[in-house]
Amino acid sequence: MSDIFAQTKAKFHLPKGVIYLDGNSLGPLPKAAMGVVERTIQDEWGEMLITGWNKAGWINKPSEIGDRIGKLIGAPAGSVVMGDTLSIKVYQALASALELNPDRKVVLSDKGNFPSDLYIADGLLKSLGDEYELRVVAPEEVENALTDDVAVMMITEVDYRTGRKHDMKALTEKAHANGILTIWDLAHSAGALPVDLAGCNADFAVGCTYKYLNGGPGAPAFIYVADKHKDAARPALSGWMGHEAPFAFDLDYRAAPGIERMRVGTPPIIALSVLEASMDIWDMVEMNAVRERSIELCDLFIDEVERLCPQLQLGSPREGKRRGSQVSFHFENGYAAMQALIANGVIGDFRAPDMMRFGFTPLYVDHDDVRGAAAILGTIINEKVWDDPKYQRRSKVT
Ligand SMILES: Cc1ncc(COP(=O)(O)O)c(C=O)c1O
Ligand SMILES: Nc1c(O)cccc1C(=O)C[C@H](N)C(=O)O
Repeated sequence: MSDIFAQTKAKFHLPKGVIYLDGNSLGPLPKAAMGVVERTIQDEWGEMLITGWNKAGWINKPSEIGDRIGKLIGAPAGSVVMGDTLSIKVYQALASALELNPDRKVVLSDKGNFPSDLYIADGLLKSLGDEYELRVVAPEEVENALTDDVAVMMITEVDYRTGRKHDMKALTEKAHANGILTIWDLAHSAGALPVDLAGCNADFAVGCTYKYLNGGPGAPAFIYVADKHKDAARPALSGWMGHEAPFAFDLDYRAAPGIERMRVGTPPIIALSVLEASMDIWDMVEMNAVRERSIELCDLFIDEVERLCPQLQLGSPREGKRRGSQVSFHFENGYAAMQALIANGVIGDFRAPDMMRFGFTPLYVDHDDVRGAAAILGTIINEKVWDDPKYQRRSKVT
């Protein structure tokens, strides 16, 4: 095992006897987070009370942490800010982008997008009026659908179910050539693979921090706005924290210069402190090394599963560079098989209708984990362990 990844693995709390292959949905707890949260609560909130906004620098945390995340996604300092949920950031980016392209009324997305993004777009377009259209095509048709009536292309780079990865540079280039602005949802990219927002000339990007960035359940989202739009984009969610002078308490709204205008309300300081602990681990590694290792782990898992369980059908691209950091297999009894797998210490998840999904996160998953998980999966499938009524019962969250 490469030394640096042994060191990063030691920085996470992983329950004994568990192989965790669901960091693409919720990353594990960085051990240091407990101390950081305790300090934030006791030393800052406890001792400083409201003076913590200045004394502990709480007010600047959304931009400071945004800059740290920016380093992982090819975004220059001052172009990323934290806050709210990803669904809200999708709304904000889309509303701003549409206003920057006012003569066109079509939003293009694809069927591989996460439903929340499509729901948010649908809701926003209904508020804007009947002339707006949400056009949703098959992922492989996006390129040809970049026609000159489209205002904004809004897609998720890595498909949450299959792991299929879009070509950000090529699609952004073609979109721009046709007068279209781009919004990239990086939920399954940030911390999963190298992203070069500035190099690709992306207009807007959004993402969450509870997956590969290990910020914990409900951790705040981020938004990126390209330099060229930063002072022009009007934040549709024009809350006081995005005002140029929040503490002047003026009754009229004037957007802050730059990325700060994308802030909405009071930032979640305790949640942001967890992210600081997590970003300290990210500082230890190079994204290209993470990517190389992630492809290695995914390839090994595919080889092992195909050898042990020929009944399962690969649902992800076979070629590493066409995937994110996850692998899915189709299996008609996938839900029950996943429940049986979890009961036997391997945590992945299930996505309807039949996908068993596994995330590979080099910061804390190694080759032994991959071999171990595949062996347990082999037993579950070949001995039909899943064929037990207790594994059929559906929970609210799958
Ligand atoms: C691609 C994508 N977009 C949006 C969301 C919604 O994020 P949130 O629940 O944080 O609003 C998720 C995950 O839940 C996602 O995977
Ligand atoms: N955000 C989630 C949650 O609050 C509960 C359970 C799962 C999630 C997820 O993030 C799901 C995830 N976006 C997915 O790719 O399926």
